[in-house]
Amino acid sequence: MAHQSDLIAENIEQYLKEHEHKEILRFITCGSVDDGKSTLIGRLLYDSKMIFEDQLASIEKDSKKSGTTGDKIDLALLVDGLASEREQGITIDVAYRFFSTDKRKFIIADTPGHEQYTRNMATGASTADLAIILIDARQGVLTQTKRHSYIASLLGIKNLIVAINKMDLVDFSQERFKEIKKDYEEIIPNLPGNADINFNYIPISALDGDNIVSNSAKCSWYEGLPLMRLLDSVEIHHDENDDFRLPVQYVSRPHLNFRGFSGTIASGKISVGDEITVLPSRKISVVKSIVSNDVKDLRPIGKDETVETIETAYAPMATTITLKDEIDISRGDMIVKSNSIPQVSNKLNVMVVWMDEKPMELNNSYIIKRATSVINGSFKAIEFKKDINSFKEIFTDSLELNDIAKCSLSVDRQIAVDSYYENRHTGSFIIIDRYTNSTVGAGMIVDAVETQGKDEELREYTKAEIALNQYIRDNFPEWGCKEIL
Ligand SMILES: Nc1nc2c(ncn2[C@@H]2O[C@H](COP(=O)(O)OP(=O)(O)OP(=O)(O)O)[C@@H](O)[C@H]2O)c(=O)[nH]1
Repeated sequence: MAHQSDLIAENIEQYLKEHEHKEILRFITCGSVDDGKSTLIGRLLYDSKMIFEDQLASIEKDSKKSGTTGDKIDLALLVDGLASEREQGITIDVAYRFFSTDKRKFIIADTPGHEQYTRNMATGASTADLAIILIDARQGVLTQTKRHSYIASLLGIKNLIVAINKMDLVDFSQERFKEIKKDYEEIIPNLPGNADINFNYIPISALDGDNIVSNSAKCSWYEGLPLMRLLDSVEIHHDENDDFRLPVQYVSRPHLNFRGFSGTIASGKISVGDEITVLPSRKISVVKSIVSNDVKDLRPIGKDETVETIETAYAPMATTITLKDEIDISRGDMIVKSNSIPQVSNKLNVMVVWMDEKPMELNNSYIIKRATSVINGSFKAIEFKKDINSFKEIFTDSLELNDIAKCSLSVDRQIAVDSYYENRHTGSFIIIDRYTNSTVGAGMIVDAVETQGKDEELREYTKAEIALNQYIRDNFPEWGCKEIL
């Protein structure tokens, strides 16, 4: 790879150390067909010198052969490798690409494919800090621009860079730039949560590299930062949620003297001695220890000296905690701190992005996977479906591929509920078809409808079922069987 820093040759250890501590910014690029998405990604990789020299030589040769970019290198060839993989039948929904500058490391979620664009984009955007919305300067704001901007803002992306590309084809006209910016500003009031979004507009030529690394002389009227410096400096809105949430992934019982609850901390921090509440049962206890090593490695007759403990654990650590009291906890439960208990409900208002050819049907039973909970659920009503081109709310009773709608969802057991806008990890879920086992949709929790204690829709268990449940819990605690009432 071309040298990106002299330090690599001079002092590799120092370089690695600096690199390790750089902040990471994740972003997606969105654009209609031919807006220049691949060229822009290629340009960012090229200008940040993240291209192997033999790769460069090969695309220089191919550029001359294909001749689509005159004597310039066709940087789109760098990322179009994906297309051939797709032709071979390898499904790649989202490819992640990396580059770095002196300040930050970047991960680009490259979301190819047009028919399934919403699906791919939703997948890439759900972890993104920023979206680059590409607009072809000749075409201006298109319906796709609105769709992409809507999805990006719906998914809670707080930084949108509107990159007006191919400025070389409109003579770097300030008038044209202003016109497109004005058209774009007109759609902003329709974007969810727009008051919290930071918008930046930048005129670029991905092909020639204008306003990418440095300000272009051809565009002296532009006073903002070039793209690379904007990416380096925009504020990253970290998940600022301090509420402790530990979705329990499994109950760890390596031997009789140890019972811990393992999972990846979704948000907040926890310390030994903190009072916790388990949801949905609302049982209370106190953290006895936090284990940092892999508890599966504990010796069979182990005692606590084999366990490495720490005082405090933070998101996004994978951890195991033990509690002072013997309480019933199983996979899918949520451990929270008693001073920040979320709502518990089995009825939720949600936004859904439907991703399947087969339409979503009301009252059909789907598998809902949220954090570590896997539960049955059905949609009871569609409040509205959003027409992303006109931003109008449409009334309907089924959802088609790529539809985005607000729905009410009932699940067959109570869960701890955080809104997606408060907690991206615990507030999002996927919808799985129980027969094909494929993911048919993604959802974001808007809010919960409180169902006071016992779930109205929970079925009544027979005495035999309760006895069987008791027997399993008494004799096979390692199965983590849930108590039924
Ligand atoms: N003149 C000019 N042409 C550009 C610019 N950026 C991209 N192009 C050209 O526009 C065409 C489409 O670019 P791509 O990068 O393949 O566009 P894309 O958005 O990735 O297209 P899809 O892969 O079909 O989604 C190519 O011929 C590029 O060379 C630019 O800034 N100026």
